Formats: sequence, structure tokens, C-alpha cells
Amino acid sequence: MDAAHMGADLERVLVTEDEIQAKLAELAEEIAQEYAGKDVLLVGVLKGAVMVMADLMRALPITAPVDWMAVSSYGSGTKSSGVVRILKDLDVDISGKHVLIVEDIVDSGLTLSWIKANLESRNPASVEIVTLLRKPEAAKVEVDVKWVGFDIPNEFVVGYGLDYAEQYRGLRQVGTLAPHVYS
Ligand SMILES: O=P(O)(O)OC[C@H]1O[C@H](OP(=O)(O)OP(=O)(O)O)[C@H](O)[C@@H]1O
Ligand code: HPA
Ligand SMILES: [Mg+2]
Repeated sequence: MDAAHMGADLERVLVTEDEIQAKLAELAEEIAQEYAGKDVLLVGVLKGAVMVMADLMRALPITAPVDWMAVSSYGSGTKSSGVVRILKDLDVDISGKHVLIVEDIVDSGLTLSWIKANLESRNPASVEIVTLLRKPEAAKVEVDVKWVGFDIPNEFVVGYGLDYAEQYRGLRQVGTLAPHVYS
């Protein structure tokens, strides 16, 4: 799909490219302060967090190693199954380390609460979460998220890492899809 067509499939832009970048710069400052003098490992959750990770780590005034986990809960649909599977585990041992999970979205919260509990069971020094987006009205479980970029309405969104059937991840903004896309 070409980029122009990808953008044309959006019904409404909820967060613009500029808003995303400005927010990540703010969050990066806060995160750098929090971890000053500490070693922190950034853990990205594939595939959605790729964009947030790429831009957040470049905005961070500190250097930090990066590792990735891949889990699946959504498959190709628009609803969380609630069943989380590890598709790819971390490469490194996190015991004694400060871990910052980097995510694109907290929707039902099922994925993040599962990942957080899973990582906490490995005896890290701490586990915190930064997410670009959160849907407060969609929460099925409460997850303690330290840094949130934007609270958004309970609508399915795409762009900036977020997909619908693996499409639209490359959009620079976040928005809802036009109804014709689903039919
Ligand atoms: O709060 P929840 O309802 O659990 O939803 C959030 C999760 O869903 C998405 O991942 P998805 O499983 O679609 O994988 P992807 O990142 O590869 O698209 C998103 O990246 C989060 O990880
Ligand atoms: O709104 C969403 N869009 C795309 N992927 C998602 N994964 C959880 N919520 C969403
Ligand atoms: Mg997805």
C-alpha cells in the first residue's frame, strides 16, 4: 500500500506527528531524571513499540541498552483475546536491573499486566512502563503505568506502530480508520 493511500484510509487523526514528537521529548526528560545514575534496560514489545522505541531512545539524553520481547494477544483482529503468548523472549537476564517497558498502547491492559508480572518474577531491581497511548475506558485490568503520552477514546486506532491486520504501522500519526476499510 502506498503512503498516500494509507493516510487516506484514516477517518480522524487523534494524535499528530508533531504532538507525538513533543510528548516523547517531554517523557524522555522525565525518564532520564528518574534513572540518573542508574543502569536501565529498555524493553520494547514487538511489533507495535518499534516506533516509540526508535524515537524515545533518540530523545533520551542518557544511553541505555535495548532488548525486545514479542508477545501476541491480538492476532489479526481488533479485540484482545486475553491469551498472551511469548513469541520471543528477552536475550538478557534482567535480575538486579532496572527495566523500563516501552509500549505503544495500553488498551484492555491485559498484555501489559501479564508482561509486567512476568518480568517482575525475574528479580529485577524495578519494572516501570512508558506507553505512548492509553485507553482509560477500555481497561479490563488496572496496570500501574508510570508514564503515559496520551489518553485516547475507546476506539480502534492505527499508525505509529499500531496495525490493523499488519497494515498502517508506518503512519507518522495516530488515527481511526474509515469504515470502508473494515468492510
Ligand atoms: O492492552 P491490551 O488490550 O492487551 O492491548 C495492547 C497490546 O496490543 C498490541 O499488540 P498486538 O498484540 O496487537 O501485537 P503487535 O504489537 O505486534 O501489533 C499493542 O502493541 C499492545 O502490546
Ligand atoms: O486500538 C488499537 N489499534 C491497534 N492495535 C491495538 N492493540 C491494542 N489496541 C489497539
Ligand atoms: Mg497489533
